[in-house]
Amino acid sequence: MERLVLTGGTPLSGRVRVGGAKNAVLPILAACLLTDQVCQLEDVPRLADVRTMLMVLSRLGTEVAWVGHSHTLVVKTPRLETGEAPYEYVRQMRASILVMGPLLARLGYARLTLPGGCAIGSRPIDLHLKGFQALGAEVSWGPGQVEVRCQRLKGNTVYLDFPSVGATENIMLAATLAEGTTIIENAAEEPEIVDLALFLNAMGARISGAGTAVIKIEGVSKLQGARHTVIPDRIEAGTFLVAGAITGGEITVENVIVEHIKPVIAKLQEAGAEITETAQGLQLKAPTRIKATDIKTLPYPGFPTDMQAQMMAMLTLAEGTSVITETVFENRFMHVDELRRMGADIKIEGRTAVVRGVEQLLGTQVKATDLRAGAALVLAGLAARGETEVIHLHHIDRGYERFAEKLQRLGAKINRLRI
Ligand SMILES: CC(=O)N[C@H]1[C@@H](OP(=O)(O)OP(=O)(O)OC[C@H]2O[C@@H](n3ccc(=O)[nH]c3=O)[C@H](O)[C@@H]2O)O[C@H](CO)[C@@H](O)[C@@H]1O
Ligand SMILES: C=C(OP(=O)(O)O)C(=O)O
Repeated sequence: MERLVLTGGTPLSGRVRVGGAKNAVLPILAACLLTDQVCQLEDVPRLADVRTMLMVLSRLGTEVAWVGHSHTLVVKTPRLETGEAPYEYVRQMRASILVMGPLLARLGYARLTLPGGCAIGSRPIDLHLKGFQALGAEVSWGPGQVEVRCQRLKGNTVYLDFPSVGATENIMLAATLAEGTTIIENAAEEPEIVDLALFLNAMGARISGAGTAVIKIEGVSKLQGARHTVIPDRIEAGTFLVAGAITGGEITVENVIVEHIKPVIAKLQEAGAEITETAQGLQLKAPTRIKATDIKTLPYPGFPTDMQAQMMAMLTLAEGTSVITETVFENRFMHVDELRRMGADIKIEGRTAVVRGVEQLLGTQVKATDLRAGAALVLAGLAARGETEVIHLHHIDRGYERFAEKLQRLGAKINRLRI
């Protein structure tokens, strides 16, 4: 087992480059299943989740090759060998559910063992299935598994009860090869949806409206290979900005699409940080003391749930009381107990956390319970007095490439050690 050992108290300074977005590349990799031709992806982050997705694709018949040690990935699926995604990977990563749409569209069936709940909530897939059914698929259930089947999908209008990111992506993926036109209403508007649509259109799909609540997909009979550069990871960018703010530092985050992280910038500014857009990237200058601010997570363009834990870590040290409301996932406060162990004063009332700022956090042993909870604990450790040890790093590795090294280069006293 590995652990991160941090000594808090050093203000971070310097520049850090953000990689390609995990949540953009995972659906894009699923999209590669829709063609038998070569797809080349640039700025693919080398993350555990990407490796898991590549294992899933390999089992389905994809040939995968990284170009040297770069972030360029070449994939080709001459033939789909099976419509069954292996449980050993599906249970590790919920996004593997995104192969369902492409398998259904290209092969006519997909069978998946259900990933089940995870730390942040139960995460059902009813909206994905509702979408496939609207396109003519038959859904059948076995013990712990679901199968979707259809000869040729037919375009239809699908209204999503909630703008689910994954359901929007899965339906979009399936509808590209359907007969006729599909309209997704109340679609998710996240930047990762736009990136997926750009890639699919480069493959020959006919998608319009991505990034708005109504997406139109005119089905085509075949898709070809394409080349695409993945958008920068807005959550990694936000995490580093918080790292700068929580340590009283001054840093520049490179490779950021400012538009994508406006809600995070707005909250950091409310907390007293000075943020300037420069030619190099986003420059953050921390305030002398963080100010309390309220946060409510919402679908894009609202405040991202994937930044809630990191912001909470920062607000534990604010002057005053902050109220954080989580509306996207029902159980995304797993970091609270661990932050409390570091001296944070947080009360949970249903979906709301009341965070009373304290003067100081104290380093201790903590464990990552999920990806962003893990990031939040590292951030807290960077600001805490004394030594913090974070364990269960596999959660952090899902979504941050060389996290400790990048923080080290900003001056953080952090080391990854084997226990
Ligand atoms: C790989 C990826 O891109 N992951 C992101 C994606 O997850 P994911 O695509 O799983 O998130 P969704 O937008 O689908 O989920 C949002 C909410 O809708 C519910 N829901 C979803 C589908 C469904 O069929 N039924 C249902 O009830 C979920 O339980 C959750 O409460 O968007 C989330 C919300 O921005 C982010 O936190 C995740 O980082
Ligand atoms: C919740 C997240 O990812 P996933 O949907 O892959 O679990 C995340 O990136 O914070």
